[in-house]
Amino acid sequence: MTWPGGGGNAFAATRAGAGGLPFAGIPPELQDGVDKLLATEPEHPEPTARFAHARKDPDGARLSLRRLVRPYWALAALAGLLVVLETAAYQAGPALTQIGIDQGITGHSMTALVVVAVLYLLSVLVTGLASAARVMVTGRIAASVMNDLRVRVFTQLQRLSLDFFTEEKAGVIMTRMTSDIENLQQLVQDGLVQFAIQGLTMAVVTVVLFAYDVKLALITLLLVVPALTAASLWFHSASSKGYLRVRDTIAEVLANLSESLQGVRIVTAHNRQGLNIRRHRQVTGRYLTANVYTAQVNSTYGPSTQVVGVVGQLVLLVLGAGMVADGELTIGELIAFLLYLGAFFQPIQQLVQLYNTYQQGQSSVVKLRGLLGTEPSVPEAADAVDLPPVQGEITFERVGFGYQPDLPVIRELDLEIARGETVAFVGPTGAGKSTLAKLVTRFYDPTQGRVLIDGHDLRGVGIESLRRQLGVVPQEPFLFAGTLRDNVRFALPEAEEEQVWQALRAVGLAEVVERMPNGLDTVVQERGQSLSSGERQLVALARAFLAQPRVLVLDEATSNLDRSSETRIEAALDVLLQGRTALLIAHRLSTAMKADRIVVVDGGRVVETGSHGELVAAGGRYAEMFQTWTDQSESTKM
Ligand SMILES: Nc1ncnc2c1ncn2[C@@H]1O[C@H](COP(=O)(O)OP(=O)(O)OP(=O)(O)O)[C@@H](O)[C@H]1O
Repeated sequence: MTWPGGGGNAFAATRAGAGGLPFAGIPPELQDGVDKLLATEPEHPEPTARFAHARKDPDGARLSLRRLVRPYWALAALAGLLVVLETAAYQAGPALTQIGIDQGITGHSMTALVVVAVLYLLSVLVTGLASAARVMVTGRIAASVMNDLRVRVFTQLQRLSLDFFTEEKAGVIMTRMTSDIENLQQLVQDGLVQFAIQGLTMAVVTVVLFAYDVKLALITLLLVVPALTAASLWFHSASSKGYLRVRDTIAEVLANLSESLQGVRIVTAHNRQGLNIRRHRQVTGRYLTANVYTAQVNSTYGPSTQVVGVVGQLVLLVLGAGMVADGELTIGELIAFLLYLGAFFQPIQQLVQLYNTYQQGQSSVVKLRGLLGTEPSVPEAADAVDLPPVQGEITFERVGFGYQPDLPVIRELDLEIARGETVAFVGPTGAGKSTLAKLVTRFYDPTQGRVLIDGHDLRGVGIESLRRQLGVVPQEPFLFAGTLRDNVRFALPEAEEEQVWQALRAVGLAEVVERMPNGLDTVVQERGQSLSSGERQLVALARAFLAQPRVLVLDEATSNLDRSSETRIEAALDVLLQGRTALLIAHRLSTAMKADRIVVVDGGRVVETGSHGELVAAGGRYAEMFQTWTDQSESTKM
């Protein structure tokens, strides 16, 4: 196997680091073994999945097991045939026993005994083979169905708008992808087939019982069916309640776990470990209670049906013995009857286990239906047109917006930003500055009024065509686990090596990268933890530079950097903002001062607008902020 040479993948990078530090690479003596193992790995061709905002999930809120299995109907039909074969072959046992006893033993026929023995062997063989084939077929169906479902859930998550991810806890979303899908896999692979087998067994056994003796069969059914029905109805209602609780509490456990992991640094810094453990114990405690309840329900239902079964068999034995004495029934028939009655009860015993699988699977279907049926709150219009190459004129037209309907964050805001202009938004915290930026990138749609770029209402343009021409540098740049190269060309994966260097040079990061032993192949750890905060910001700026957007939305980082990093970032910004329209959410007045125009936002409204000089001269809000800032700067200098 050949390794891609510097092709920008993380694995190549770790290989490249084999001779150096800190990654020691694969020890040479193990390399041969690793190569051999990799050579036997199946090749997975590059998937051809396409993404479109407007393409809904094919089933959405109508998701059901039937719809999931439908594409594999031929395999499912084969599994059905195998189930019939398996059940029929297995249920031949008691009938063969009866023939063996009546004709072989009572009738003193060696031939009959041998024939029955051979047939018995054959039935066992057929049962075994059919069962093996059935497990293989259902395993394949389940694996394929789950793979389809995983891709669909992931695709839906890519479609959904930001509000979904703000409202839904990450841990709960993870539950949909992990335990909910796994529950369904269990149900498709084993649960449904077992239901079919057990149901078929009960039907076959009932018919056979009647064929043997109508009177005895009627007595049996009258004796056991009412008791069983009552117990099963209770089980159904108690169990459904229990499983819903189990599903809700496991989601809570995972959500709590994921939040604690994500916030581990803050937890450590604020000594919250003890409190965190107590919180976690509360949620795991609720999960425990839910599980104990379902265990109690199961432990009541299982043994009580067993008792009904044994009582039924006892009564039959007494009645049957009388019938054998009267010559109404042969001894072989009575034994077969008793064996079949055992077979009738076996599925009911299994039902407890099956019902667990079924309940878990069904509640997972309900949860997944909710997820797949959710419509993005920022939809792609049916008649959306691609935004033509952007000139960069942005208009807010009587815009109103609130994250919650009754809590407006932006109120009747009018603003014109000219092409190529750099506008800095300043104002107190919570004024709505970032929200304005989110409306331009269409992370949210305004609840009133319109946001336009070059005269196009953003609601009517193709989301992809809009975002392709927009650059966003968030307050906290997010870097992905992978190489520096991949992180820089995140918005333009096909970018050439030279373009990456050009972007790094533009933001003044090229020298730093050149000094790194692995250069562009340096592996950045998850969320860029292995880089300094200033370097992360520069990588984010390089990313935006590489994509060459026409409009740039930049949320200035609030984190305090040392003077030299700040100077580097300011210089990088100068290069980045040249020739493009820029919305700058400025947390430092030194940044705002350099903008063509400053917009002071407060309470979701524009309260002042003008250049730095104009606003200082006007003596309003900005002048006040500027005065405070200069006073502070003076005092820190002293
Ligand atoms: N996802 C959200 N859900 C609900 N409310 C939100 C959400 N995001 C922001 N808000 C609220 O909207 C208001 C405006 O927030 P925004 O982030 O726009 O302020 P900002 O002016 O950018 O503040 P800062 O200078 O602190 O970044 C705040 O009161 C905030 O609490």
